Amino acid sequence: MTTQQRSNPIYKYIGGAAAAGVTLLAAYYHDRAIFDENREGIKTIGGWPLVGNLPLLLQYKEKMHDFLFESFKLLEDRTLTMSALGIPRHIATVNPANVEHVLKGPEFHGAMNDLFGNGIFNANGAEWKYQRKTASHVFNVKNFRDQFTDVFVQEIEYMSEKIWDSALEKNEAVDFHDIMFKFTLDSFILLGFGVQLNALGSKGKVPFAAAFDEAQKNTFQRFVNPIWPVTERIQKLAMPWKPSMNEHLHVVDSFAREVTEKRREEIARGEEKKDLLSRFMNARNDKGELLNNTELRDIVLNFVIAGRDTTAQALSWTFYLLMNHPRVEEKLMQEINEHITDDVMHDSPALYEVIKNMKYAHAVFYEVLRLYPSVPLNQKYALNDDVWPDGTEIRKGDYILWSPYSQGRNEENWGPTAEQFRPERWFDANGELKRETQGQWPAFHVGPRVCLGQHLATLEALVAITFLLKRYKFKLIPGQDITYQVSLTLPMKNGMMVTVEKRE
Ligand code: HEM
Repeated sequence: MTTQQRSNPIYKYIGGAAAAGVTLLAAYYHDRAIFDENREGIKTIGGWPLVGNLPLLLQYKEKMHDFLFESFKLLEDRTLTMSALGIPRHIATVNPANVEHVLKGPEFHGAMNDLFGNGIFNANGAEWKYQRKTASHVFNVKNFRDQFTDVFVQEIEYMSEKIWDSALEKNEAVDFHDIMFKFTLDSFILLGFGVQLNALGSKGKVPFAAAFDEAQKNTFQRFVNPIWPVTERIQKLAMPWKPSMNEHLHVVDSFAREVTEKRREEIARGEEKKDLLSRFMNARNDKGELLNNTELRDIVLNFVIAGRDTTAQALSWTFYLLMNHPRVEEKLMQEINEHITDDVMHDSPALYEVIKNMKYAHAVFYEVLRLYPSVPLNQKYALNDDVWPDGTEIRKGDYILWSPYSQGRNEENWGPTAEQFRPERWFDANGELKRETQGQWPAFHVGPRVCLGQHLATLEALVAITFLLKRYKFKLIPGQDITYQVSLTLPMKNGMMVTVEKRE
């Protein structure tokens, strides 16, 4: 603006009116984002004029789960609301009755990404029902006992030899978190597609694993970034050498297609195969037709996506907590030594039966998922007005947020020891293992879309925990910053370096 313009009374008038307007708006929206309505009866953290909680959310974006947990504590309530400029109003709850109410209601999953295709995560209505039913036939006790346990044992033997025995011999520190990701990828690819990927045996990343990891990362970015088509185009221009999402998907799809074509030939020759892909080849879709290659790819890959990261993270947090709680580790060792003999370790169906009855090991795993749920935060969109069990009034269009991470640490839910790692809380007065209601412990979700793989994940985790603890003693290298990375799941941000000793 020139000096002449500045002294013009019209400009002065406009400037003054604008300033007065902003001041009035700031006075009206003194604690919340502009144009956001107040919500009577729901506690809120006071925000800044016009931008609401946006500065706080940005400040704590790397510690989002703890920020939420502390907010519930501060407000002394289990339901709260936040208002932040640019983000639709959210109502967050850690009240088990609310969580159960919300998640038992109708559920519609929006299309996440090309990586998921038309698999169960993106499916709704009849298509979802059919996929869920077909999968539940495959996830039966007989298959768990006679086949799945053996897949996990095979991979643990491979991991022991390639990683832990070698680290022992060379006295080398290892990133435990990274190894768990390789272990669960290898085991779910073997279980799902019936092929050995050997991520555990490779120094760098095998091409499928690299493409799969990048495609998953990209899926998360697309989930949190509404303008992803623009961002991805800019990235392509700025870094043309970096493979795009489509190129990653091509690697993943080619792998699935090649394995599927080969498997069809093997089955046609009369070979008997037990992986999920082969089992689904006999299944029919909702129109009564045999599944085509794309349908098979989507179904099997959805299981790999669902199970791989979640189980790897749960295993990593389990060992982190055990290394920091020698009392619990010792008690678990007693149970392992009582139940897991050399004979059992070489007889998978017997191992399955033994592990099923290891109560303390189950309690440890549930307790880990209470404090470090692999899906720490989740949200839904209210399709209609509603009233929650705690009286909170929900309006159509509200975003509902529930946080298994905050819920598990909340004292009103779990008593004064809520923040402590105490597997004993999972036993009743008669020493029997008690399973909490889904609302109280939503680690595996609640209601009709409850995790389809919860028993498989528990089996894989307990086989890995018992075998690894029986053979090795892990020690955390001191001075590391072990923390989570904010993501759709709960990975360790900086990994977890450990040393290993042979267990006497
Ligand atoms: C510790 C490990 C695991 C945890 C904590 C976990 C947790 C969850 C959660 C919270 C959901 C609901 C997600 C949502 O709808 O927003 C879910 C869904 C699902 N999970 Fe898991 N999961 C684990 C392992 C597995 C494994 C090993 C498999 C299978 C191989 C699996 C298969 C599925 C499937 C298919 C669904 C979608 C179910 C549906 O929409 O009907 N999960 N899981």
